[in-house]
Amino acid sequence: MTQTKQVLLQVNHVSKHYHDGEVTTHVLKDVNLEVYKGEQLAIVGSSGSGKSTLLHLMGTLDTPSDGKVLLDGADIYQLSAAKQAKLRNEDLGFIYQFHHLLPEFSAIENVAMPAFIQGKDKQQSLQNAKVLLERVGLGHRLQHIPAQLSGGERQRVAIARALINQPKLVLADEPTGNLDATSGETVYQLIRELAQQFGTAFVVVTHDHKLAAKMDRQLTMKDGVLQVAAGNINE
Ligand SMILES: Nc1ncnc2c1ncn2[C@@H]1O[C@H](COP(=O)(O)OP(=O)(O)OP(=O)(O)O)[C@@H](O)[C@H]1O
Repeated sequence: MTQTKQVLLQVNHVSKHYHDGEVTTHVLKDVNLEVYKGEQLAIVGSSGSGKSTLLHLMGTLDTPSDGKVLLDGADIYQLSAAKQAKLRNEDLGFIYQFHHLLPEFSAIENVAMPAFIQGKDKQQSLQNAKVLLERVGLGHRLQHIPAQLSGGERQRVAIARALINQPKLVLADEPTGNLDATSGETVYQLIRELAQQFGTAFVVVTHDHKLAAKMDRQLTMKDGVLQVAAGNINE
């Protein structure tokens, strides 16, 4: 990145462990990370290394055993449950491998749902959802429910939904996990274009090394320790 980097999210000395009787499992070990506004960051690493746990901790979906996570300088784990819910709805977007779309609602309603929850005008929200779905190439599938969509189409609905409230940060867990190479490339193009258009930062956990290599930065998780990978293109 050529412009001055502005820190959006800070992970400060975060550890996560589980106790089960006499056994303690150390899943994250003193992780430190800064995510910059508008950047695309990939986190790679072998299965069980702690990637998803870190992603959850960045999004208030878990609680650190030690350390802090700051969004715009505010400790997200010091917020009340209601304020955390507001933050998840307004400042964060989530994309999961299995989408978590609401099965009984149409594509356009699924995308508009976070805006409805925020109390935004219904017609305006549906209009915004329509524009986003057109943007991801699904203008012809607005009224289809998830069961009437392909896996890649559902993934694109989930991406549109993650962006409806113009979040500061999108947290994506294996966004190309179930997609073929072409659909995976489409997902990447969307992340790139939408990051540029909305200034959204993306943190993407992935086993897809082709996707990871295209991001601004790539970090590797190994046994709960976050390492800087070789070949970062913009540092
Ligand atoms: N409740 C728990 N108790 C004990 N260990 C746990 C618990 N939850 C998760 N773990 C362990 O934490 C480790 C990290 O899990 P995580 O899902 O973060 O890995 P990951 O790097 O995302 O893996 P994958 O690529 O397979 O999704 C795993 O070894 C898992 O067994």
